Amino acid sequence: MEKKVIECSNLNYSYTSYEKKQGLKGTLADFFKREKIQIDAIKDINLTIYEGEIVGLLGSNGAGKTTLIKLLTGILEKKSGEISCLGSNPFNRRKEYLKNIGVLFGQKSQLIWDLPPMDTLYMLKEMYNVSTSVFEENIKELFNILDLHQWKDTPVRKLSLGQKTKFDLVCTLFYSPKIVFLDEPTIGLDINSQNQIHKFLLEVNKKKKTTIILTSHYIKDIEKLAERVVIISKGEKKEDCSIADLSNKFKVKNSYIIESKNGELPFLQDEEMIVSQINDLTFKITLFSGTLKSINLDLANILSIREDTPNLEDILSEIFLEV
Ligand SMILES: Nc1ncnc2c1ncn2[C@@H]1O[C@H](COP(=O)(O)OP(=O)(O)OP(=O)(O)O)[C@@H](O)[C@H]1O
Repeated sequence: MEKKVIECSNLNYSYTSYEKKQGLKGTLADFFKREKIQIDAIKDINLTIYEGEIVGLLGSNGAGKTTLIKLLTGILEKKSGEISCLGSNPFNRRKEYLKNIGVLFGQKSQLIWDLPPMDTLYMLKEMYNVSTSVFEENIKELFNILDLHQWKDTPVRKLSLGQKTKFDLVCTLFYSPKIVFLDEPTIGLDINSQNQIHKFLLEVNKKKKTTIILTSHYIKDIEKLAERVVIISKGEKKEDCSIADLSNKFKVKNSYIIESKNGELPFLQDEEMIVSQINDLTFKITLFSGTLKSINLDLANILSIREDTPNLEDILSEIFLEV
């Protein structure tokens, strides 16, 4: 049976903020009396995540993704509901729990700016109480996969964004945590670095059964890494399924992409369908009812027919527009 590593039920979190009145008069009024407002960032979220899963946490800006990660990592304390990560409430910040999770906020580095990355790693080694032999073995392996050996003694301020991110990933993973939370892990990186990080995370996940929870605005991160997506909107969970199920759910029914040999589709012309030409040889047809009957491809001068499945980016923009 699959092991649950994260379980939340009816999880809620709200921030308290203050209303800001407009103009000079407003600022002066705020100075004497400020109106409190409550921002419900996480609303009644139920979520179960199993060991070894890679879950993409998606949502538009301000949806509540970072807040959820902060709750799961014990940075924030829930207002109500239940939350259990590796069997305990993360906010209790038990040593055992902290040693078993890794957190990376893509926009905030934990590397010490003026020192080489190795110095940060030695400091973390002591904090996480990792033996020298395990440390050396893991660092060697991670540096190999991410191609970092030559930069390990360069002061962090002289490293490129991609090099820093890779070292930050090493800091997050060298002590082999069971769960890794990655908030925008590839932000600002070029395609090669992104690909290298995808490969690296997949390898770590496969080899060590590390559970990975990631947020990203790069659809490629999600497509390459996540098997499952959890979509959050205005603090609520809207979808929770595999990418394949999401594609099926949002698939335009009875829609096909047809590649013709000569750029014609005479036999298919029918008032019961909409035909649009994508390029010289490719057409998209959508039937009003029924399904496409079997066709002799050769006779019909057709190279291929496939069901039209929208890509993840289209699906997500549709979902985000809806909510
Ligand atoms: N410290 C804070 N005080 C008050 N409100 C906050 C605070 N942090 C976040 N919020 C609000 O909580 C809501 C959720 O924010 P959160 O940062 O979790 O969203 P997000 O999905 O991570 O967004 P993004 O994709 O832009 O990073 C937003 O409305 C945000 O304005």
